[in-house]
Amino acid sequence: MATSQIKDCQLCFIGGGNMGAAIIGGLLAKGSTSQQNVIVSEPWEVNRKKVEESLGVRTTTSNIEAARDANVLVLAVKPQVAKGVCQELAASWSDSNRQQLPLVVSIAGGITLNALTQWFTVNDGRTPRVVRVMPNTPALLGEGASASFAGAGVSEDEKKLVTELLEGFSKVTEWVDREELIDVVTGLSGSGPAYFFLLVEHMVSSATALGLPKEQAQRLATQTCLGAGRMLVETSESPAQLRINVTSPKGTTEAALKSFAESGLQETVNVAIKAAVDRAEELGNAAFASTG
Ligand SMILES: NC(=O)C1=CN([C@@H]2O[C@H](COP(=O)(O)OP(=O)(O)OC[C@H]3O[C@@H](n4cnc5c(N)ncnc54)[C@H](OP(=O)(O)O)[C@@H]3O)[C@@H](O)[C@H]2O)C=CC1
Ligand SMILES: O=C(O)[C@@H]1CCC=N1
Repeated sequence: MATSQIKDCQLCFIGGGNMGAAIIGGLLAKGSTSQQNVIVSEPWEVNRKKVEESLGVRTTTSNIEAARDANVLVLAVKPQVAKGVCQELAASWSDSNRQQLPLVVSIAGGITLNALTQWFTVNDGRTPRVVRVMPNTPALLGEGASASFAGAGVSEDEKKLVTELLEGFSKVTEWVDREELIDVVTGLSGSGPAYFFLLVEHMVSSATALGLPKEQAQRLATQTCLGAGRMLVETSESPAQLRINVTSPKGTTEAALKSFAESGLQETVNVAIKAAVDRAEELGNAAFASTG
């Protein structure tokens, strides 16, 4: 493609919901792109206004208009509507005889490259190059974790461009070497922030039930998680060693960890992550089989 740096690209987001807005927020905060280089297509007025007012980028209700000048198109809609969106765009490119198709970055959970390539095929047989990416919502703070898998025909320069895009809102950017692993990443880091928030909710409600005022419990639990997270990132210790360092022999932590083990925490986590991975595959299959 002609442009080799994200700051020079026209970025189009199809879908300005939670994840689309988080990515744009992260990119703007880091200065990786500018407001005039971003356009968001979003049918829901509430989200459109939110994106316009909080991020200051252009919006439209027309996917075709949003994609018109795009070098990079981020597909940020729910898996259930992806097929219709891709087919609508492909039909518009067929009609316009557009020479250069945008590089597509799809964050739609479970939607395979095979499906995307078919749906995006233009009537002369051309199809855009597509990269599947699984980001997560900490993108909003520039603290995302993202993993990617490139489809056929994506060049090394285009992979570099995608890495640059992801580095605008992610602290960790990985490339996986098999497409199925994107679903595993979905179960790990895509959905992961929600597991973490649930754990914090449970910690706060336990402490509250034992008499600590809720706001105090929330403040203590939040800082505990932030501090522990920073230790994971900033020390060279493994998670296991950091856990051991907290666990005094015959002390309080040991009592809690023993209780977790007896309740089958590892098995619970295994089953939960597998459920997310399986659900990604199901969503992809259902979208591929759908008529809409
Ligand atoms: N949320 C997350 O943490 C993550 C999400 N993802 C993936 O990102 C994608 C988006 O998720 P998320 O942002 O949470 O979902 P949201 O529902 O918050 O955002 C999707 C947006 O797309 C809009 N939309 C619906 N139909 C169309 C259409 N035809 N054209 C353009 N926009 C449309 C929706 O509007 P309306 O509400 O009116 O339907 C909505 O505002 C999903 O595929 C998900 O798997 C990936 C990683 C993490
Ligand atoms: O829940 C979902 O399906 C999306 C994918 C990863 C996070 N949210």
